Amino acid sequence: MDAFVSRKRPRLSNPSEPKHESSDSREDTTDTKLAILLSLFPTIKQDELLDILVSCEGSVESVVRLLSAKDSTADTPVNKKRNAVSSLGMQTSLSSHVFTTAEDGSLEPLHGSASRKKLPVLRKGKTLHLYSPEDIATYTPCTIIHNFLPAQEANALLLELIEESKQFSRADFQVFNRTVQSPHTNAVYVSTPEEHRQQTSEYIHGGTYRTDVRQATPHLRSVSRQVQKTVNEEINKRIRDVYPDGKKLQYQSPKEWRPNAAVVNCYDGPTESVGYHSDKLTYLGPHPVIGSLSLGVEREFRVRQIVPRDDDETAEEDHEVNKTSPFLNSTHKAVASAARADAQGQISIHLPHNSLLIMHAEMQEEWKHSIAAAQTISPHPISGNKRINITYRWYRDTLHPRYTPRCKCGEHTILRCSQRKYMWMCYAGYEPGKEGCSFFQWAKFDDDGDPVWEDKAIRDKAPTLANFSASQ
Ligand SMILES: O=C(O)CCC(=O)C(=O)O
Ligand SMILES: [Fe+2]
Repeated sequence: MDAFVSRKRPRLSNPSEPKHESSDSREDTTDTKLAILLSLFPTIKQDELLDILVSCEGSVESVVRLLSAKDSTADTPVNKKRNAVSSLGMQTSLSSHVFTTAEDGSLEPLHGSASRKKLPVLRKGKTLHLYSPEDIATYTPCTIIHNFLPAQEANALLLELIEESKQFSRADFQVFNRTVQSPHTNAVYVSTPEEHRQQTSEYIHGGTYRTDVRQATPHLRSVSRQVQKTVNEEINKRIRDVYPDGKKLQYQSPKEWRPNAAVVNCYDGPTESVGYHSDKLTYLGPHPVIGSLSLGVEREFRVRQIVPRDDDETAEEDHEVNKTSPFLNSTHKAVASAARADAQGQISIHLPHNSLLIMHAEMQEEWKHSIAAAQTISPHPISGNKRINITYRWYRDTLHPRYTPRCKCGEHTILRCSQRKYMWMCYAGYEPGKEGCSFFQWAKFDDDGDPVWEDKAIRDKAPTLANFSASQ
């Protein structure tokens, strides 16, 4: 590649990035990026492309967008190629630019939106791409921190989890009365034998006990401590800077956020994904905060707001294709949900290697999120086509399954949220091949989101869960 790039290439890393990453892999990455750009823009000089690449902080996609946005109307072969490539999910880095993807897949800059504090109106069929941490914090209930771990530590964790992911499995779920497998694999990690026992014989997920529970690796636990510290700092900033009167939300826990489980997802290749959903509230409680670390291949995390008129929206992990309710059948719900995503538009947050995304307290009840299938991906030097994601979660002691109500089938109920009201419902509609019962009970919480149980026998039971990162 040195014949290809004649002058010394500048480093493209973010200034805040730790510097102990291998310089060879950096150089190769720059060469590859230049090669891609030269093939796309053969009329632009190599040195000019390099300068633009540097000014875009190493993001090929940002360069493609910039150059395509400048002159994307002429129907030349080069522009056709540029426009085709501009809609692909390539590696990106920070940019203050905000772009939307139109229905035909082309990208348009959205002028002026970054300076306004109001969410720009998302038009039908459009995807609004946000790149800068400031834009993401302003327009979504998320905070992103790039280059979260020292580079060596992120790489070591990625290597370890790629090895672990060979044991991961796919969850089964139901679509139109057929059982299908989740479009990615995962496993749950806990830190003590007691937590392992509880996760495999007490907590219910998708109507059954988990079999894929694993012992947290030393790297996972050490990273958990760092995630815990940062997430708590970011929660406090969000409360101070964003929430009304600088106060935590009603039902949000005032306690320190202490993750005690980690779901590790593996997306092998561009087509692996997860559909629009909100994370299960049953054991996390109302307004949970989730810390989500991305490693390996960059993918798009898409979010959309749940509009108030959606009277069937819930905060359960109801993948769009897997939605069931006592009132609508799954076909109706999947069609309605897909139509809503299209009608409202969506926001895309790019999650590069070693980025920590914090889903704040308002996220699960008010928004849905997904990992979109990509048309193409940029392979990562360590993981190839794979992306690893770790979501650190805090299972609340007070919502241990020993307390939560049982339905008429005698099974554990799930906590759902609709129209800002919480309820306990039969879980069975989520389990392949099972009919649910009509069990329904309003869920009551105190201001801090701990359940208020009417039954004194339940109130008297003592919580026992340990802390994920504290227990070694
Ligand atoms: O892979 C991700 O970034 C998101 C995963 C997710 O939404 C989940 O595990 O619930
Ligand atoms: Fe999720």
